[in-house]
Amino acid sequence: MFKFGKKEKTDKGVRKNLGRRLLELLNNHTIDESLFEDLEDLLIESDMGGTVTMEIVDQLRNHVKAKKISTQNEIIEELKSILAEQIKSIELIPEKDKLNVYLILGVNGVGKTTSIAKMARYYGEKGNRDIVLSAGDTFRAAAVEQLKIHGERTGFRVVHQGQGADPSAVIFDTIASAKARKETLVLADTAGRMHNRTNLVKELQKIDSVIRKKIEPGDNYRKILVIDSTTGQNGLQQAEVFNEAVELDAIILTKYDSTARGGNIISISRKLGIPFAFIGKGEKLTDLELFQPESYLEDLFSY
Ligand SMILES: Nc1nc2c(ncn2[C@@H]2O[C@H](COP(=O)(O)OP(=O)(O)OP(=O)(O)O)[C@@H](O)[C@H]2O)c(=O)[nH]1
Repeated sequence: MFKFGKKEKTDKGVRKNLGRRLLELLNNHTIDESLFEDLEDLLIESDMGGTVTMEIVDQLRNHVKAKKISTQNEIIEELKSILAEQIKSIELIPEKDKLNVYLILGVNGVGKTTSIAKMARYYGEKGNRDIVLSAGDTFRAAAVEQLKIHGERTGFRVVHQGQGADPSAVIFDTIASAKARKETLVLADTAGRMHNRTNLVKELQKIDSVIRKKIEPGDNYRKILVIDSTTGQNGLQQAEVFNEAVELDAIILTKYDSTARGGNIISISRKLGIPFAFIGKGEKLTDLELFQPESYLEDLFSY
C-alpha cells in the first residue's frame, strides 16, 4: 500500500505524488470550500508556489460553479486543463547552415555540464555532426575535465583553457574556431557561481555581450537556463535572476527522476512565460527528453 512521504520508484525514478493525493482528497470531501482550501495546500506542496496556486484554485472554483461540475473526474480534468493552459514549451531545433550558439546557464550543481553532454548526444543522434562544446565553466577544474570526457564519449570537439580563465574568452574562441571549421552548433558551459547576485549578473551580461559581438546577424543564439527540479520554488527565483540578466529563451529541467513534486514548471511558466525545452530524468546521456506538456501532466497526475 502507498504511504505518503515514502519514495516510490517508477521506471524513470521517484513517482510524483500529486495524482494520488488529489484522488484521496476528492474521496474525503464533498465539493465545498474546504476541498478548495485543502487543494491549495496540496498544490503548494507540489511546488506550484503560493500566488500561482491561489490563482489556479480561484479559476477552478469559478469553473466548477459556472460549469456545474459535480464529479471527481470532472474536477481532475478541469484542473488539468487549467494547468495545461499555463505550460509553455519549445522545441530547440538548430537552424541549418547557420551558426547556432546555445549558452547553458544555471547555478552550480544543477546539471549544466551533464545536460550539455546529453544535448550533444541528442543532436548528434539527429544527424548533426558539427557540434563543438565550449568549456566556459572555468571556475572548477573538474568541470573542464568532465566536459572533455563527455566530448570524448559523444565524439565532439571541446574548446577549453585552464581553470580560472575568462569564460567569455573561452566562448569567444569557441565561436571563432566553429566559424572557421564551419561547425554549426556551439554548446557553451558556464559556471553560474558568484558570491553575490550583482557579480553574477555582471559576469552573465559580459558573456552575453561578447557572444553578441562575435555572432553575425541571422545566427541563432539561445540562452538556456538549467534548473534542478528538486530545488522547488528556488528554481523560480533562479529563473527570475537569470532572466533579468540576459533574457532567457528556454529552460531545461533536470533531476526530474529525483523529485516527488514537479509543480515548479507551472509557476515558472505562469510567472515568467519562459518555455521548457528538455527534461532530464537521470544521469545517463540518454536520460534527456523533449519537454512535452501532455506527458508532463499525465506523469504529474498519475497515481
Ligand atoms: N538523477 C539525476 N541526476 C542528474 C541529472 N542531471 C544531472 N545530474 C547529476 O547532477 C550532478 C551535477 O551535475 P553537473 O552536470 O556537474 O552540474 P553543473 O551544473 O555543471 O555543476 P557545476 O559545474 O558545479 O556548476 C551530477 O552528479 C550529475 O550526474 C538528472 O536529470 N537526474
